[in-house]
Amino acid sequence: MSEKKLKFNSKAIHGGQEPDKAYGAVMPPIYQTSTYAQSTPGGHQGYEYSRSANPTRTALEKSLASIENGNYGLAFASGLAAIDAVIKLLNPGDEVVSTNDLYGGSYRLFKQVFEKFGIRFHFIGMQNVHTIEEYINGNTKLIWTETPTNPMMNVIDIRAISKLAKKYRLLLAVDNTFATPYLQTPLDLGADIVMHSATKYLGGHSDVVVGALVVRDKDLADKLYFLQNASGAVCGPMDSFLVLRGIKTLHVRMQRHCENGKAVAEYLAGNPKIEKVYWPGFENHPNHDIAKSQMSDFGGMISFVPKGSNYDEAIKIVEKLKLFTLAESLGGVESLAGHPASMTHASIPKEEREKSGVVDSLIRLSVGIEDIRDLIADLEQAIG
Ligand SMILES: C=C(NCc1c(COP(=O)(O)O)cnc(C)c1O)C(=O)O
Repeated sequence: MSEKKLKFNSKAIHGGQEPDKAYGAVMPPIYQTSTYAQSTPGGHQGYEYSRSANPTRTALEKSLASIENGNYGLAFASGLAAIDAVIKLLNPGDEVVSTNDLYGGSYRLFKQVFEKFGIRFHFIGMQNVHTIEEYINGNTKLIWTETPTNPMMNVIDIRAISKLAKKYRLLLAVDNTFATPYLQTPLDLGADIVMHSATKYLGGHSDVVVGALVVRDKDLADKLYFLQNASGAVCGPMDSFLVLRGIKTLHVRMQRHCENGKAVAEYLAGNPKIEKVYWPGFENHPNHDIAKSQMSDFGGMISFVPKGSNYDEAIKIVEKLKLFTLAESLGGVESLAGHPASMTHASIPKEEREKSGVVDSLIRLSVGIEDIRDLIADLEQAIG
């Protein structure tokens, strides 16, 4: 059967993979080498220097392309390094329309690094796709979005945005970190570029920092491969191996993340001490119908606001959690809790982050795959 015909659960294990040519190793060896012998200048076996290409990273890049239904995968030293490569496709004077609810580090990269080089960013709510068109002009080259967004869990209509991008001949890049291709495949919905912090669900065990891009178009891939080599922000063979191994169980882990996420979201929604819960699986989520149309389930990321809470009260709650670990990051097997205002989104000025709802009392959960009874009990003792 052609690999492209495999279902996701099989692609996660077999996608882009073949036994090692040397000894038939089922898992690709970790080619912990920086360089490769040449019989004569340029006389090599496909690899000459590991920044340019490494066999273990190639295996990961093929797996990434397979699970996102793309043709070309690229792996980087971190998610932000992957985003950096996308923005380096642009030139001074170009403009980007970006979701105003996004990872704090992405906002910082855009505002504090790339604005210096003459790239202009417009941060807007994208829940209603029609507002985007007002910000598109002759200099716009890229629409950047996440869905669900970090941390407000906004859902953005990839198909609708893709139609808009094509109308104005813009690139559409979707950060698919929160959903993963287990839940949604943006290239199938019209996106040009899919990006991941593979640090999260793809690696899945909080033991690696890696970024990923997947595209279908060869010219776009060639530009990104050029930038990957020329800027050099690549991941090493050991990190490539760890993410490749993580992807093999992505489907079973995501199934449990979704089950536990639903149960935690419903527990929080039923707790009288909670004012608001943000989770795309609720029928009263503003874009629940769009979520249902582009996601096969609703994931393990949840944000909530305790009733009558504030900055200090929210910190007290996350400090009291025992099974949920208070830490940056998300998407690992262990449940994590965070306080975006002081942690992941601290780099966004308060007045800016509050425009998208990231208030001082917001708490974000990455619901892991522990026993749900223990997770609920931990939340109960911390929230009361
Ligand atoms: C570390 C966290 N986020 C990283 C992240 C990134 C950056 O990925 P890094 O691998 O951390 O560089 C990009 N996009 C999204 C949606 C992300 O959540 C966090 O939200 O705790």
